[in-house]
Amino acid sequence: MTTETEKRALEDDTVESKRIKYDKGIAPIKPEFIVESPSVPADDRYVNDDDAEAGDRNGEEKGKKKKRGQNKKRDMRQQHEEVRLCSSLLDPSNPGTCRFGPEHCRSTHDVTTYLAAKAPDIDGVCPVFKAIGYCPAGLKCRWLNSHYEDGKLKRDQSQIDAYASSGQGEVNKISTEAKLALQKKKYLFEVSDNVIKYLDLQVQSDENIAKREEAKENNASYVEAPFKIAEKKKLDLRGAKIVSPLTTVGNLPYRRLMKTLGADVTYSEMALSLPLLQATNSEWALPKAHSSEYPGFGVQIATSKHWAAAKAAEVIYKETTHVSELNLNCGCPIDLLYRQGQGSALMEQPARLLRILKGMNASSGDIPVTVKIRTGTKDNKNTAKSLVERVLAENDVAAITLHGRSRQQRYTKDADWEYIKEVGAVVTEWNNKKEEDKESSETNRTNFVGNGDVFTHEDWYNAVNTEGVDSVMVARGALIKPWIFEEVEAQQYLDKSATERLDILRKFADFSLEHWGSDEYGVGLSRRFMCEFLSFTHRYIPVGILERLPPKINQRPPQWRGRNELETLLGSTDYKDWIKITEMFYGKTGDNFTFIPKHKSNAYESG
Ligand SMILES: Cc1cc2nc3c(=O)[nH]c(=O)nc-3n(C[C@H](O)[C@H](O)[C@H](O)COP(=O)(O)O)c2cc1C
Repeated sequence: MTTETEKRALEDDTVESKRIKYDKGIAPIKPEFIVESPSVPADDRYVNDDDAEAGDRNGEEKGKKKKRGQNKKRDMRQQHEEVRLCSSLLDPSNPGTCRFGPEHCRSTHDVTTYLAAKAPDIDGVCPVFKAIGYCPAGLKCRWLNSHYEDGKLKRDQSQIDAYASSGQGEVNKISTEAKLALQKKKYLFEVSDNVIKYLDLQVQSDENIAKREEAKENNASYVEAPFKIAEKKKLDLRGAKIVSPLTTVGNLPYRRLMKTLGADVTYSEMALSLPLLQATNSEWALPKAHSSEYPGFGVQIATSKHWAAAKAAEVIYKETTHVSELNLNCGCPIDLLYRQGQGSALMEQPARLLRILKGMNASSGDIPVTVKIRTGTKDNKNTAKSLVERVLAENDVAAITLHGRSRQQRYTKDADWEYIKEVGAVVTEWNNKKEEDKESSETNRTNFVGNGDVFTHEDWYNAVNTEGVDSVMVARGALIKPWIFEEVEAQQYLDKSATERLDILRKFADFSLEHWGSDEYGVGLSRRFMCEFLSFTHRYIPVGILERLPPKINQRPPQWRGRNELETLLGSTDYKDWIKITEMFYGKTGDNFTFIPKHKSNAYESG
């Protein structure tokens, strides 16, 4: 028989084990919001951030088994309409010239046939027409009837004027001439060719010297560089609210949204140096920004070669107009890039990394160069500190960002802010030394930015107030809770209602259509990228239904219901619900839409 005392001890044990379970990462949902019999198995509810970070660039990982439910081959290109209209006829009352000629053109020149086959209009007013006063998608617009009357496309001149005078728009588009010159290998690399020659000479002399230490001592004997490093634009990140570079999800409409929600600094998705130099359209889409992002917009590149880095830096400097910093990715963990010596692999090859930074610095004109690193590549073997010492001594970088995790650890453990602080002390010491050496400390002080696990205003202030840290980059926190910087500003939790959260998504929808277009293809892309965004936003647990605060980014909830239907829907882990949410903005999903979620075994099939 169990005695009363033993029984109580047993109960206490159960309570204790529940408490420990909470500590181990279960979000403390108020009991009345917990769904008693979960309809979705836990494994299918949780998103794996490693998969998400890889975006669509993750190749097959050698020797690694596919994780349960992980979709590796995601071809996310959206389908075009079955009957396509020639783009010369987008505005039939003002036709353009078809470069193939109507007989050879693969798209139809018959407007009546096109309109008869076209999917029915989406309800409401075209968001692009509303924003800019006309719709570049013309007859292809899915909201056509809102700006088409008596066979004519409408123009709202006062809105067109207002938009023009606002100075808004997209920037950093490479010119057709530059693109062609790159593709034909005729582009003139006036600066970087010299820089590369100089760096190559240095490599040769490095190779002739057996020991690296000797090479360092001999540094002074190197010939003067045959070029001058331009004076750089100033970069001051102190206290700035920074959104991390984010492959796939950190697209232009998302970043534009984040600017409206208080972000000061945003970064492009990681662009690879080689496709930039081959001038592929998809890679050159990445440095594009919305005018509201500048100043404060950084372009991030990944590379493994100093020559490619130098050339990419020169093209970015010459062909873009709105870039505040050029950031080198030395943190990307994904296998494909790592095996090619890019991303975090550079942390294992400091000499190569330094050469790349030198090449970028000398070729990027007045754009300052910055670098994003991890603690190291292996667990329990931090190398960032010694690397930072070398980077500071041998290069002029305007900022160093440290993500407090190793490549090996991925997202499994918390970011190591103690180590971030240690590295911050190295940068502070360097800046102090410079201040003593020079009259003005402001000219080229190196900013130090911490990164990892910031999810609340409290995390943000703790991070920013860490000694040696100038500011902090927020990645998943700004995806799961896009209003995080409003909370930082208010210094309190904001219990956003489901309707307010839907308004944020509506803004994203409007921006996405302005960016990708309001035709079938643009709507498909916009819907797809909203699904990617929802794969993060659904993880937000409203503070009002949490038993205790603070919420933690790595905590996982039991299945919960919201305070109303919309809140439950917004928290759904089922990607079919994400698609349902997109229908509120982009109309009913058609047969042409493809979405393959990263973590579920089935692709979306319409119908
Ligand atoms: C979906 C996703 C995409 C990412 N893409 C990039 C990238 O392109 N470049 C980069 O330097 N880091 C990238 N990261 C890493 C983040 O910038 C950041 O370093 C990391 O998530 C840690 O910050 P957090 O704890 O605030 O999420 C990505 C992370 C995620 C989750």
